[in-house]
Amino acid sequence: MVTGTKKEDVYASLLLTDTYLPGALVLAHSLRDAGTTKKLAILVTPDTVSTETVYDYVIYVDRIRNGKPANLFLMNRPDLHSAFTKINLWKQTQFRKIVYIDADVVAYRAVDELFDLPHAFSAAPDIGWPDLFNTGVMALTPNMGDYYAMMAMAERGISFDGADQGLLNMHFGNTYNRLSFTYNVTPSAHYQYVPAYRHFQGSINMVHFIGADKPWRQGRESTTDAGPFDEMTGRWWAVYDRHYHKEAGHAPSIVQHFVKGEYNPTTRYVVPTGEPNGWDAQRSSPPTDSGPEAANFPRTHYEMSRDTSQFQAPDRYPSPPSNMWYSVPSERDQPKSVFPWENNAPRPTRVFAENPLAPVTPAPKSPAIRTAPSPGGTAWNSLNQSNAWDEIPQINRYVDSMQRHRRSRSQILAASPGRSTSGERQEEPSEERRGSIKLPAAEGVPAQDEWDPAAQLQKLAKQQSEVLLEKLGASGTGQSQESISVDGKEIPHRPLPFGSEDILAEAPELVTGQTTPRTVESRSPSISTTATIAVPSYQGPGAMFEKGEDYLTQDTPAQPTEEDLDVLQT
Ligand SMILES: O=c1ccn([C@@H]2O[C@H](COP(=O)(O)OP(=O)(O)O[C@H]3O[C@H](CO)[C@@H](O)[C@H](O)[C@H]3O)[C@@H](O)[C@H]2O)c(=O)[nH]1
Ligand SMILES: [Mn+2]
Repeated sequence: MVTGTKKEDVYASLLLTDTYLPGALVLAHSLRDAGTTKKLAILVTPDTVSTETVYDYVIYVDRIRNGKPANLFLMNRPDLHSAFTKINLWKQTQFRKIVYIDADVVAYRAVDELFDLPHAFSAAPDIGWPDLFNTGVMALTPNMGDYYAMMAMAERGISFDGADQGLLNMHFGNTYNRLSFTYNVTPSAHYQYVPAYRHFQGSINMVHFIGADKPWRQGRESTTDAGPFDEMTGRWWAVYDRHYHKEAGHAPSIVQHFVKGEYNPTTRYVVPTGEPNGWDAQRSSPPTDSGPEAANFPRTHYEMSRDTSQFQAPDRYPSPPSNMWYSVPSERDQPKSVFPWENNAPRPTRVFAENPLAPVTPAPKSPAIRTAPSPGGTAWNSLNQSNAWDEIPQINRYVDSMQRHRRSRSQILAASPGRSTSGERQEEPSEERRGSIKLPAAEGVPAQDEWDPAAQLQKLAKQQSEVLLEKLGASGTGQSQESISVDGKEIPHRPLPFGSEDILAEAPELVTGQTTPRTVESRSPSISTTATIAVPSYQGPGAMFEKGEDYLTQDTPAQPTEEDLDVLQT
């Protein structure tokens, strides 16, 4: 094919499957019939069977399959999984220039002038996105640079449509020479621009039947009404009929096989005379002299060997290949580390005790408070009598205002009606109440300034313990220092738990963050000495609770009752 130093020009097409054979043959004939002076080549993948010899060169190439065909489904053309095979064109450096034409193209005339283009790569606009070029017709100069670059893309599946058109447009970008649309007219059944077609139809060079519906798949009956699309499809059928019409007699059956409406098995067998339309399966049983069904299918016949001579072993068998070996990795070969922490692993810091019963070292007591030992030295006094909320300012303010309120009320009672002594405006009693306020001093009630609440509380506590002791003594059982008994049941004297005689209390974590250790004392110093009276616990916000302070306005939701659950579950 290469003569001397001068490289040849060639038209090339591609055949990936037999199903495109009618297209490839019609294309070749259309160029030949139009009088091309150039040779025709077809790239064929080895698994494609072609008995046709219309092409001058049949070049077997490797199929290039897209391993990532997801984008093909975007255009509903999964059948184009091997369209990357087109890249093999750039490897055909035995040719000077190639005018590549898809197998679904019919040439109206020979376009030999494309071989005279000075550009390395030319293509016509795509009708779906005219800034792109269509890869059905291309004039290209084979070279290994483009080939390797595009092969690298193909191996990675780089193509926005999953096929060659996406890949080639990504590779060449805008660096292509734009051909006239007349070299690659792509009609559709819904063609709209009839005026343009009418105006330019005389200059059409080639028509390309893009999409899944090819003329040979549709059958000639699909084109009935006149219009641009049918006219162009008609041109394809004209070439087909010129070379392969069944009545032409020389049609290879394989071509007809892939053309809808052309393949008719009954034509191969005797049709009874007098029945011009052949056997009608809807009206009569099969003719008695007809062949069996599927008799025209290719048959392969294998025969048993009839050789009766004994098997003779050859003198020597070929030695196994010497350049095939596998190096067993040595055991010391560690797999290469992948992650940084494989080499720079931090030392583990968490430690587990081997013996779970081992004594635990006491944690340092940070802001611990030693309870002030009371002079009496009883265990009770050593207990922490403060509350966690004693230092919360809101609570203290609440207590203060409560006391102030009480004080002012008693002042109203004591002083003359109207203004309080402090001059602050207080709750003014009504006229009726004013009368009732003037009460005589109650008998036995000490004056306000004589009243010492701490002393009174101590007295009360003493009374209470005396009552208890009396009650215990009345039961009559041996009352000793060790144990006492109530109602016949002995109450043993119980020492405080070991270690609690000298108990250390943790300072409460205060909201204010105050960590100053403080000795446990009640607010009133006089009470702290008695230590038998518990400081009343805080009861929550009351009437005097300050405005703006947060407190719960709703109860914590209770667990749903059984009944509630029944309702929720239905
Ligand atoms: O089963 C197949 C499929 C494709 N081909 C060959 O591959 C070419 C491209 O397939 P085709 O069906 O013609 O694709 P189009 O419908 O024309 O779709 C567009 O998109 C394709 C994928 O990008 C490009 O190859 C086309 O040039 C472009 O017109 C065909 O012409 C044939 O040469 C086969 O031989 N057998
Ligand atoms: Mn095509």
